Amino acid sequence: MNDAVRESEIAAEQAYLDRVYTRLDQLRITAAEVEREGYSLAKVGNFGALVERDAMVYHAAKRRRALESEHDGLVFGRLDLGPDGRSGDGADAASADPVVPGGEVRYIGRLGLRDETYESLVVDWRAPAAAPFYRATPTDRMGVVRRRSIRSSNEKVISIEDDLLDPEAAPSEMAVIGDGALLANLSRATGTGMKDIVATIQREQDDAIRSPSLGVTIVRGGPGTGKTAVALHRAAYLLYADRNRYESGGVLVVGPSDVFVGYVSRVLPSLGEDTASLRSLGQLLEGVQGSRHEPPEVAAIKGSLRMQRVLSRAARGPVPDSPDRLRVLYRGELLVLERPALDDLRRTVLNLGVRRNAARAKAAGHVLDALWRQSVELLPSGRQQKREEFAPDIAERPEFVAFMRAWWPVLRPAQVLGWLTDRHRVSRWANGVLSNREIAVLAGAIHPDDPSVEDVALLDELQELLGDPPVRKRAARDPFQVAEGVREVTTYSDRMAAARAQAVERPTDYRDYAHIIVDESQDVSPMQWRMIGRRGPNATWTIVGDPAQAAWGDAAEADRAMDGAIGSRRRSAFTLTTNYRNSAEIFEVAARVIRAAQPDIELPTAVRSSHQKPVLTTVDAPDLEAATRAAAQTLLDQVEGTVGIITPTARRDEIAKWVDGIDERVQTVGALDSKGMEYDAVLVVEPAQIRDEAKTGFRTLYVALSRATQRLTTVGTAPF
Ligand SMILES: Nc1ncnc2c1ncn2[C@@H]1O[C@H](COP(=O)(O)OP(=O)(O)OP(=O)(O)O)[C@@H](O)[C@H]1O
Repeated sequence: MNDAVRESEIAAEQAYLDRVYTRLDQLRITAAEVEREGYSLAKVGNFGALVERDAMVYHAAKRRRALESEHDGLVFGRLDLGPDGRSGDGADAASADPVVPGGEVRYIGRLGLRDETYESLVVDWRAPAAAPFYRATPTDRMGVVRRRSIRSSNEKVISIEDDLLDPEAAPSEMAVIGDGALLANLSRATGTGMKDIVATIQREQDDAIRSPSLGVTIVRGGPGTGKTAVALHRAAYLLYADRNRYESGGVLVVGPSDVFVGYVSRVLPSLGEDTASLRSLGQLLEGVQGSRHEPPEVAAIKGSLRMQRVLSRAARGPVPDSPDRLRVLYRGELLVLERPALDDLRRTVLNLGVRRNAARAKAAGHVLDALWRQSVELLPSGRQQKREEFAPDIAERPEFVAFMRAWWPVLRPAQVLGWLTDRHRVSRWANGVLSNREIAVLAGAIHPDDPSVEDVALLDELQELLGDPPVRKRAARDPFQVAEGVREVTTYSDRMAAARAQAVERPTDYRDYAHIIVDESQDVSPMQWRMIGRRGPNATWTIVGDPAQAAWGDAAEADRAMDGAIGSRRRSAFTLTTNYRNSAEIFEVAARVIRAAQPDIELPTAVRSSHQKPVLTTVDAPDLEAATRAAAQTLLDQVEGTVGIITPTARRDEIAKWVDGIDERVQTVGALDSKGMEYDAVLVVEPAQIRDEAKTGFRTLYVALSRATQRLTTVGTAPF
């Protein structure tokens, strides 16, 4: 392909892009005008006009934000369709001359745009008319003759890459440029965050992204097969395909760690979606932040379904050190409730099915009942009172109020978790559930002021068991009050922000998402499945993972818990088979580790060769620190992008100090936190230790070794 042809094709696409950007500017101006017009409607003052104004301002502002955020790389694809691929009504055909006689040209982009005469300029990538861009293959062409990927930056076309799907239908003047878009895209360096793959989604990925939203979509695939990318693009697709349902109900994306959430957090905004909630497993419970991981033995206990029994007993038990008797002097008689009677009352109240914190008034009522019955037995009939008179009299006494506060206080989840620091209590609650060793380990691993990721699921379970205390109803919120406080709303942008916040506002502990996407699902422990399940009693689901990367030891127990969370909804399963991340040389090293444990495992195919062999080194223990620093420096010199240093989980902080300040392109993570991450170069420190850290350590090592796109080095004091 000569350069002149390439240049002239680029120039033609540039001319089209110029039209698109001119139109985009016009639309942005119009959207801003509509917002302003909406504001002026407020002056009319009647209620209907105000509602109309809100809707107008909200939609116009949303459209304007989309138009602004989708600016770069707005158009990334073009389809040249033959006569058999034309849409019947031509609604999606661009007003560009077809190269294929009788055919149609269609441009694909991050959002849909039409020109003044309502002709299509760009088709939204999620629209059915864009599907052939992702799904057409030489054997199933879907009417596509040539598929073109257009790469641009700052409104300038940089390169184009073509796939010719139907050579016979291509007229002789049709130019075909490049080696295909995918490989060109994969060879580029990684930035600090994940890129969206919207321009090069592959067919098997597209099947999962566009699968119907009903029920549960399960996506499996080995390292680097694009599971995370698929999960995020699916969130964007669902919001497009059924915006009413998913924007109002909400889409929750759950990832394994804070590092991971930081890594992928730009993808959805880059796709024009900022309404999905992205949370790590340590961030799911409002007001709690769990960042550190427990050592494997503790994680195995805290994640097990058996904790449900232990916590339920704790949450129903007597408050430690609470009074074990109530004494009230009434009309000269001493009324006394001893421990056994109080325990009976507590059980009776909890058996009513009301949660503990919501049952305080009921509990007080039962205690008063019991006291009153005693008074009736003890006092001569002339001095007895009716229940209605007796109760208020006693209920207001300071000793009764003080007793209730101590005997039935409002309990916070962290407080009840804190009770588990006492081994004797844990022995009682875990009797017949945990072994003696497990009891000792658990009691030694409770630090309520510094919750771990694993603790968050326990706190959430306790929150569910204890419930919220009854609250007084808050006055309805004034929609024109700005979120942070009582500020008079005067400016146009204040009004816009208020209207927008109202339209998508959800309580911070929202628990009824319309769709939940779980990434790295193989690592979700049973207790974490329960926590996630509570956020979507009516949700549809997308569950993405790779069993071969699982750190959770008891797969059957985790499956049971997952079944409990998603219920009996219909499931459809997809498998991804190509590893787009690793070079073939790097994946070979990772594959060797997993095959040693699971010889029959089916692994994805790595499509790219970097011709760079991984460097695997063994050093003496005293030299490890210097060798780590030297290897990190070499990798920094070799790649332009990020360098990940992956350590045994327990040694992360120690090893991070060795390379402190070396370069801001370096990120040091414990092996468990490397899940889902990707770096241009990876240095795995002490691989044998990562493998031996836990029963499932070989899987964690497999994860660590499959994080690099270009270079992999290992340094350790033992071979692996
Ligand atoms: N169709 C595609 N076009 C371009 N890049 C792709 C495509 N699919 C995946 N990739 C890239 O491959 C890399 C791996 O993708 P991703 O992280 O989603 O894989 P994964 O299956 O979640 O991996 P793991 O299980 O190892 O965490 C990412 O850099 C992603 O951008």
